Amino acid sequence: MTLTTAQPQTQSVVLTAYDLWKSYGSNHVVQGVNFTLNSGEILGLLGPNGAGKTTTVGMLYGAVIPSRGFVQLGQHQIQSQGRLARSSMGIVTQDDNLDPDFSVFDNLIFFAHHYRIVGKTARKRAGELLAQVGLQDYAKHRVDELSGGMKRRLVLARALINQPQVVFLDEPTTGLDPHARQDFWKLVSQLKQKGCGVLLTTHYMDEAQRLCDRLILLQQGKMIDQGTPEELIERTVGTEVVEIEGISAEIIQQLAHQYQTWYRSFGNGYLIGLPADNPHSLWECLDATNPVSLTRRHTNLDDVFLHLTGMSLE
Ligand SMILES: Nc1ncnc2c1ncn2[C@@H]1O[C@H](COP(=O)(O)OP(=O)(O)OP(=O)(O)O)[C@@H](O)[C@H]1O
Repeated sequence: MTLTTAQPQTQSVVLTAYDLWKSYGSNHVVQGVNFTLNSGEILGLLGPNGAGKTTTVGMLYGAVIPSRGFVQLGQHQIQSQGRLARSSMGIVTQDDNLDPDFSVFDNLIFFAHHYRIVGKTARKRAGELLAQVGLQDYAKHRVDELSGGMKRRLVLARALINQPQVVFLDEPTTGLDPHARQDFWKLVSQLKQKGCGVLLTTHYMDEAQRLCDRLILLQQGKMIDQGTPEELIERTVGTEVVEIEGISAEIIQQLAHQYQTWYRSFGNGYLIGLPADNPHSLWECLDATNPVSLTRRHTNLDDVFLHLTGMSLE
């Protein structure tokens, strides 16, 4: 499976979001989102359920009208030049919305017509895309004969029919098994290699950590932090943490204060950061409290979210 889209180029800004807000009545579900997306970059919008990811992406591709702010895609503003802007984007939404009355191949042909890609050109491109996502043997099958993972790959192929510069992937692997998710991740990585700008929303931290060059963390519609996955982890939670159960609130608070580190409620116990300069000493103190369970491990993006918001991502 290998994908073809826009040709590789030196990195340049392909999408800019300027101060995006969305309110439903007095409910401000997106509040001042600003960022740029470069060609050949995978940018992740990460946040718990209801953080405003889908609403933000909807504003980026023109399905949701911002209450304030605007989006620039290449030379075009999405709100005033939507048709032109949409000709250089591809969209994978959360639901498959494939047409069950058409074959796999005809789903692509039908969609190509939206972009006035017809006849031999449409058939050639549809054939190539099916091969690229590994569905060439299913061209004549009905859509409802495909597995969940195959449908997702078909939706991705469909999103690429117009050779977009920017691809929006809104929680694209939700509900897929681990194998199907990995297949999908390979295709997303290939988009990046081909120079496409990819905007991905997810609440899977492994997906974000594995795929994204840069992340924006959203909570209640606000950007609470951004950076590469490594930067965010290093800056926020350090390298190692301990999961501990069976320790009193007073003792964990006292130890965190003594070692000048952070802690949060976690499951039935607590998560506490190990100081980089003296991890062993705190570990020994925790062990000496005779906890019910004690686990030392490397930090991850979920710890970042827990530290920043008190909430777990998954
Ligand atoms: N059309 C609408 N009318 C009113 N409220 C809405 C509308 N669309 C979204 N919301 C609200 O906006 C908030 C953000 O929703 P959104 O779907 O963008 O979050 P999300 O981060 O994508 O969540 P999930 O991970 O569950 O998909 C939610 O509280 C939701 O109820």
